[in-house]
Amino acid sequence: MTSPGTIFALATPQGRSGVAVVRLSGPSAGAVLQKITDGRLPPGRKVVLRSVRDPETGQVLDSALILWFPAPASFTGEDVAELHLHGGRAVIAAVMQVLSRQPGLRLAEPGEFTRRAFLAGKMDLTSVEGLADLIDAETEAQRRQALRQMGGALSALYEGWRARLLRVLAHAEAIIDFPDEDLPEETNAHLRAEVTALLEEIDAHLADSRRGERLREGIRVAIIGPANAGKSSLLNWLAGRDAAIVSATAGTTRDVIEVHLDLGGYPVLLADTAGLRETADALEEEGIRRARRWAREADYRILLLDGAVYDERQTAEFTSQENPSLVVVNKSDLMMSWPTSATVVGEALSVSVKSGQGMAGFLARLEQEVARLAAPGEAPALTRIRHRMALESARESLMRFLQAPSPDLAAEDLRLAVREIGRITGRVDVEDLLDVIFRDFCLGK
Ligand SMILES: Nc1nc2c(c(=O)[nH]1)N(C=O)[C@@H](CNc1ccc(C(=O)N[C@@H](CCC(=O)O)C(=O)O)cc1)CN2
Ligand SMILES: Nc1nc2c(ncn2[C@@H]2O[C@H](COP(=O)(O)OP(=O)(O)OP(=O)(O)O)[C@@H](O)[C@H]2O)c(=O)[nH]1
Ligand SMILES: [Mg+2]
Repeated sequence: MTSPGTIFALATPQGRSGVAVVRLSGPSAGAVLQKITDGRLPPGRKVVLRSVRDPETGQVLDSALILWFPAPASFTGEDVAELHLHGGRAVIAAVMQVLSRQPGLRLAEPGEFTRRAFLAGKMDLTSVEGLADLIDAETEAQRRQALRQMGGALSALYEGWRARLLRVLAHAEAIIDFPDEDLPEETNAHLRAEVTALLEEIDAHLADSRRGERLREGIRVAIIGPANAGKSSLLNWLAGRDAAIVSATAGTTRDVIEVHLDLGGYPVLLADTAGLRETADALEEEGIRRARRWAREADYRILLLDGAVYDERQTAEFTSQENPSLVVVNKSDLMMSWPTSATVVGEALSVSVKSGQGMAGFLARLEQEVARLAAPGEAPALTRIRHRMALESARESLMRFLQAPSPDLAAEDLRLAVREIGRITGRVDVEDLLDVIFRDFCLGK
């Protein structure tokens, strides 16, 4: 997919801005830079102010800050030039026009600068993914996790495991190659003990309830409950805007309505759903099916009940069937008294979306629960299904190693495990993976 040559792209967003940055990377970057400025190559890694010209007409296009990074000390490892232009549309268009006319220069593919950094050995694949996540990070917790991964925290963990397995493999091969030599009696037992210890670490890493993935993707929270309970009102309150239609008519919401929230630094995908009730209306029934499906896959379910028509039997039914994470009884402003006997009510929160009663406590509780679901632990978290699948496959190979009927097969199982872990960081053949990983990058990155 990538071809060599010199690439260029606007690294800052399209459209008007104070400053716009255009980056060039590749063997012709220096020559082109000289050609569109005054012929001198600036000193490496020092900012200089220069006129940028159209070399054909000599016309000055902008007065810009120029940065020159000679290879290999650059982001991509190649010669890199940066033009920090005034961010007007016409300035950007004129400079991009001139660059696209230069022989040997072409517009970069999305992610191609980073891809070159990977191919030059500047970053491994987990750092590349961390960089992509950093650019996509919308909340504090996401930013921290991404920066940590970009800095090599996951890479260090996986490379550490791989190095330990390589040592085990070297010993296992020695046992095969020199069966008659006087190898220490307990070597085999040592290897098995090391693999067992590694398996425990991998298992602990995998058994993180998807915290890292949740933090990356957003924690899915569903609001479910009977019709007219105030579910849409609650979503609007949390979103701070009128995202969903509210009305006194039961059965108003049909489609699932999703909003993105930042709750205490954690990203939440909150869904308002159709009220659950018996209905003869086919459309409403489809809405209820969608509500149940979304809720089933959610990380957290808020069951919102209608305090104005509070019914213990119905409450017990909802609680047993919908698997709620939290029960909230709304419209406390209309309730004469808090229902007493039902057990579920003892643990439920009483609120009024309308009057605001109990809402601060509810929000604090929700923030706490969301943080519990996605807060990072001491160790770096697995953030992608790609890592999980490779580790599960490595884990299977290691389990087979422990049961292997012959030293040859045991060594082969180790080789497979080493390879799987190597694929996570990109240490071994990952050609097939690269297009997938770089596909979602933005242009100019
Ligand atoms: N103007 C500008 N700002 C930017 C970037 C950029 O490319 N240009 N970055 C782009 O993402 C990020 C910074 N990342 C960078 C990472 C490495 C190198 C670099 O020159 N690395 C050399 C030298 C290392 C050193 O001096 O310590 C190297 O790795 O050899 C540059 C930027 C964020 N800000
Ligand atoms: N008194 C009172 N009325 C409320 C409260 N919260 C919501 N309502 C009203 O209850 C009615 C239903 O609110 P919605 O938010 O549309 O309820 P819903 O659960 O989304 O209803 P469906 O989409 O039909 O299932 C509206 O008239 C709201 O104004 C509250 O705390 N107190
Ligand atoms: Mg509704």
